[in-house]
Amino acid sequence: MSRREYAIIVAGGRGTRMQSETPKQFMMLNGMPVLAHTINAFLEYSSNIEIIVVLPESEINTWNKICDQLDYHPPMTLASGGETRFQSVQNGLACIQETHGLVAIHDGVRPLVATDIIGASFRLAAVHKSAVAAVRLKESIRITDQDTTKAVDRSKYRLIQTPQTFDVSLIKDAYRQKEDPSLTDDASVAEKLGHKISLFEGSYENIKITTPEDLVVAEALLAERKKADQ
Ligand SMILES: Nc1ccn([C@@H]2O[C@H](COP(=O)(O)OP(=O)(O)OP(=O)(O)O)[C@@H](O)[C@H]2O)c(=O)n1
Ligand SMILES: C[C@](O)(CO)[C@H](O)COP(=O)(O)O
Repeated sequence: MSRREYAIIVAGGRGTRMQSETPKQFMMLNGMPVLAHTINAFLEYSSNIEIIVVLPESEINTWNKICDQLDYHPPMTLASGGETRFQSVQNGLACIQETHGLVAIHDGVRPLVATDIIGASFRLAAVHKSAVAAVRLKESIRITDQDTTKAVDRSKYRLIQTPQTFDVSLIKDAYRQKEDPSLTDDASVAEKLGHKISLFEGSYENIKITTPEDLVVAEALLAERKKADQ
């Protein structure tokens, strides 16, 4: 029997580091809102996946208007976001009634996620109950305190991305714990309850749109993809 697959696309943030009036999840990237690229990546992966999109409550009307203007009506459930990413994920998880299946939690502002990364996350999570995309560091790193800095072995570290995919009951249970500022992603939430986290190779193209130059990079990467498709 095949397992149900869900995606929670969290787009409930304010985008303060982008310093734009338009929330970054709605900014246009190659003629389409950032968030639409992200949703389309999941639909391209599977037309059977159940998609839950979490938005700031105050932006739901705007998003509906954008969708009407673009005649963009993908199958999705909308949920209201919370003050923090943790609370937005909680609200997304509350839309899943079943306890069976797998759920990929993905940042709405990672629009360049490839379908093979999404597929790999579901395949690995089906075996290990968790699958978290990660990449190796390309630069040297140092640990710092107030007065000193010290080189550290970068081969021991990974940069963590989304999707972060889990067994539904495991992650629902993990998100019942008390929120804490150290829980910056879903892996840290599951780990705090004692679950082992499985990493898989993410992609340097799977960038998070955080500050203005990220949009420039995303446009360039999309242009390269278009050229490669021709
Ligand atoms: N209350 C929040 C905060 C963040 N997110 C989502 O979590 C993802 C990663 O967060 P980040 O890049 O930090 O987005 P923002 O919180 O919007 O940005 P900033 O920290 O610059 O304000 C984004 O897709 C964002 O919309 C969310 O759903 N709800
Ligand atoms: C979840 C995440 O994208 C993994 O890299 C990241 O932790 C979000 O962090 P942010 O500081 O809120 O952007």
